[in-house]
Parts: sequence; structure tokens; C-alpha cells
Amino acid sequence: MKIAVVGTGYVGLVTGTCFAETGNHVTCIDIDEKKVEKLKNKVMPIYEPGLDLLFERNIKQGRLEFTTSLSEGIKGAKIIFLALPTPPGEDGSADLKYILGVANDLGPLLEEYTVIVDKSTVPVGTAEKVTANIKKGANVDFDVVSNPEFLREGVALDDFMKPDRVVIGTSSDRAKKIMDDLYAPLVRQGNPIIVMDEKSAELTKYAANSFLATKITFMNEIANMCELVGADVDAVRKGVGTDSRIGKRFLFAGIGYGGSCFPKDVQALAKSAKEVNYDFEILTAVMNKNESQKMKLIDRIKTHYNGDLSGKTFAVWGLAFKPYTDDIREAPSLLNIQELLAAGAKIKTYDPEAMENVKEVFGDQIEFCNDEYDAAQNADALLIMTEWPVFRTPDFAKLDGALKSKLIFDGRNLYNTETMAELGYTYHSIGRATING
Ligand SMILES: NC(=O)C1=CN([C@@H]2O[C@H](COP(=O)(O)OP(=O)(O)OC[C@H]3O[C@@H](n4cnc5c(N)ncnc54)[C@H](O)[C@@H]3O)[C@@H](O)[C@H]2O)C=CC1
Ligand SMILES: O=C(O)[C@H]1O[C@H](OP(=O)(O)OP(=O)(O)OC[C@H]2O[C@@H](n3ccc(=O)[nH]c3=O)[C@H](O)[C@@H]2O)[C@H](O)[C@@H](O)[C@@H]1O
Repeated sequence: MKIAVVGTGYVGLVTGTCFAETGNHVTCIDIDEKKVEKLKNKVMPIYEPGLDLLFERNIKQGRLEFTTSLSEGIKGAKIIFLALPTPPGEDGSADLKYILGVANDLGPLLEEYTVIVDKSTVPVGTAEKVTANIKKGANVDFDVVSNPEFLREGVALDDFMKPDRVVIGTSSDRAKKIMDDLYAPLVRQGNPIIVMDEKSAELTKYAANSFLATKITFMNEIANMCELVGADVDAVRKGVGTDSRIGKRFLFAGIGYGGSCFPKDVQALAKSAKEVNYDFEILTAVMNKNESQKMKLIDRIKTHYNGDLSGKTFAVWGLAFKPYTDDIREAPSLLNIQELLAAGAKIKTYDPEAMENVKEVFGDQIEFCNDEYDAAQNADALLIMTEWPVFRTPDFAKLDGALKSKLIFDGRNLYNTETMAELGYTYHSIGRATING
């Protein structure tokens, strides 16, 4: 089948590459000329494990192409995916200008019946708006389908190729059949394609992300309680997570959720609720609590140094909002570094993938190091922001030799508290007893 994907961000590239891998001919379209030039030269602009291999193979086999031209890119396409940004507008609602702009342009370009798919995360009612915009210029039949994406960065290929479920929002049997055929190779293992109306599909995406953000925030609250009453959040997590009604995943307390989607989608759902005069109070609490959670270690650091951080040097391990990605959008590390710099501290940092992106934010205000020990060299304390596997089992003898004092503020609970006590560290983590070495 011939497919077009408009937008070559994270979702566009994964969608395009994976559908090429399942035997379709895919053209990816982006207005960013530099990016398209890179893609044409087989340079993958994002770090996502495994994606580059599939990307190269499918380009080589002539199934994956790139262009800046919408009219060329969509020629002959039976399905056009819109994988465009939906960033928060000034009032927090999803800004639809990219999607609706492309919808406007598409109408006159359609030459035969086409399925246009909203792959982006969009508020309820967007499929209707996209339909209206295309209709203004179209001379052929078309259907607009809502097909939200549930992939996680870092494990995007697995999530896309073996999805728990595929949600298709459409009221057209013709479009449903085409989407079923496209997804058939991905749901062969028995996971369902769930067909529903467009509005329910649009809301499903926000419900999923907001529920997961709430689940994490709830555990962060439990962690804060643990600290006050002397309980251990790891034990509580295991205790509740084994109840299959609750489930083991997304129960890890930390320094707040980040990334390009949870923060914006929780905010957008709260805003959508307001528009229909509904006060979705839980979401307001989740957003507020997540902001304060991001500051948690900073408060501890300030208390430890009696408020005076001037001249102190902090090693920061991890910058990406989570491991296996170079994405730093809404990463808690950025806020933490900003606060430490504002308090007069110096930062030495290492991240396996995200340093180039962070250089664009902080430039030479912070020092980028070759590895985790280099970052720790002569630092007064270590701050852990991302749970990259390489940070989980450090050579503590080497670390002891590098740090000025055995002091760790761990936002990801990487180490066993008993081990840290044995090693003589002062160890602050989330929802567990502080070890005073
Ligand atoms: N990043 C993720 O892990 C996930 C994102 N989503 C949703 O998918 C959507 C896209 O997200 P990302 O891929 O992260 O976005 P992104 O911001 O990384 O990329 C969007 C791309 O669209 C391009 N673009 C903008 N206007 C264009 C136009 N008129 N024509 C062609 N290309 C244009 C940009 O140049 C950019 O390359 C968002 O709604 C997001 O919420 C959903 C699931 C996962
Ligand atoms: O809409 C999206 O863009 C995507 O958003 C999230 O995926 P992603 O942002 O890639 O990453 P997650 O693994 O969900 O992590 C998000 C944040 O929550 C934090 N988190 C996650 C899990 C946990 O137990 N605790 C926790 O603090 C992570 O550190 C990270 O900052 C969802 O998991 C995807 O299903 C969804 O498609």
C-alpha cells in the first residue's frame, strides 16, 4: 500500500519506518528542509534504539522516501498520516494550527478517495475540524480517522510493532477496512484493534496519558508520606503493584514526570474539561504536585548546605527525561540545573545521549564530561536525574575517589539504602530513609 506521513518528528519517523518495514511504500513529508536533507542522506535525526537499522534497510529497499513537498509526497497515497506537533497554546489547550493548516492544504491536492489519519494527540472534535477544512477544497471522497499513538520513547519500536492495542476512531466502514489491512501485520499476536467513534478515540489518548501521569503522581505522594512516617516506597510499591487491579508498571516514584507528552496532555485535558464547564480537579492537583516533585531534591540540597550553594560543584548524572532517549523536553534535569546555577553552584554533567541537546539550552554555563566519573571528579555531591543503566552499578571505589565527599541525591532510587549505608555514603533518595554516612 502507498502511504504518506506528514511530519517527521518522533511519531512520524517511527510510523513511517515501521509501516515501510511491514511492506508498504512510505513517503515522509516535512517542511523542515534541513531535516529532510539529512533524512535523504540516511541520517537519523533522533536517538531511538533500533530505529536506525530499520530506517536504513527500508531506504535501501526503496520503501521509505522523504520530501518537503506535500503535493509530491501524497501522490498515490491511500492513507495520509498527520504526525504533526500539537504543542500547548498560551492557554494550555492543544494548538491545532499545524494540523488544521495541513488539512487546509490537503483538500485541493486529493485526487482519489483517501483516508486521512490524525496520528497526533488531538482534543475531542479535531477529526470534525480536519474534515471541515479538507472539505473546503476537496473534489473527491475522503474519510478522517482518529488513530492515536501510544508508543513510548526509548522502546518505540516494540510499542509500535507489538502494540497492546490499536485504537481506530471512525464511523466509515470503508476507512475501517483500509486501517484493518494496514495494521493486520502488527496485531497478529492477538492484541486487539479497537474500533470506536472519532471522539472516543481522541479522548482515549488523553485519558491514557492523564491516567498514567496520575498513577505516577499518586506514587510520588505515597513516597512523600513514606518519608514522613518512616516507611519505604519500594516496599509499598511491591505491596500494591502485585494486586493485578493496580498493576506493577508506572508505580516508580521519582522527581516528577517529564517528556513531550504527559505534561502537555494533562494540561490539555484539563483545559478541554474547562471548555465544557467541567472542573477536572484531579488533573489540577496532578499538575501542581508534579511541579513541586521536580523541586524535591533541590529543597533537600538547600537544607543540607543551610541554603548556601555558592561555590559548590554538583555532578549531574543523566539529562534526558528518561533513559534510552536524547529527548530533554520537560526533563526534570533542566529545572534542577537551572535552580542550582541560580543559587551560585557549578555543574558538571554526563548523559549517554542527551548532552548535545542540553548544550543548546545551557551552552558553556555547565561543563559536559566524557563519562560519569569525569563528571564526579572534584564535585561536592552527586545528583542523579535519569536512570540510565550505566549509572545503576557504578564502581563505587572509583566514584569515592572522584567525589570530594560521599554525598548523593538520587532522584531515581537507583541504589539499595543498606548498601549505601555500608559504603558510608550520605544518601538521599525518594520515599526512603535518608542514610547519614
Ligand atoms: N513523541 C512521542 O513519544 C509521542 C508523541 N505523540 C503525539 O504525536 C504528535 C507529534 O509528536 P512528535 O513526533 O513528538 O512531534 P515533533 O515536534 O517531534 O515533530 C513534528 C514534526 O512536524 C513537522 N512539521 C511542522 N509543521 C509541518 C507541516 N506543515 N508540514 C510538514 N511537517 C511539519 C516539524 O518540522 C517536525 O519535524 C504530537 O501530537 C504528540 O503529542 C503521541 C505519542 C508519542
Ligand atoms: O503520548 C506520548 O507521547 C507518550 O507518553 C508516554 O511515553 P513517554 O513520554 O515516551 O515516556 P514514559 O515512559 O511514559 O515516561 C514519562 C515520564 O514519566 C516518568 N515515570 C514513568 C514511569 C514511572 O513509574 N515513574 C515515572 O516517574 C518518566 O521518568 C518520564 O519522565 C506514554 O507512556 C506513551 O504511552 C505515550 O504514547
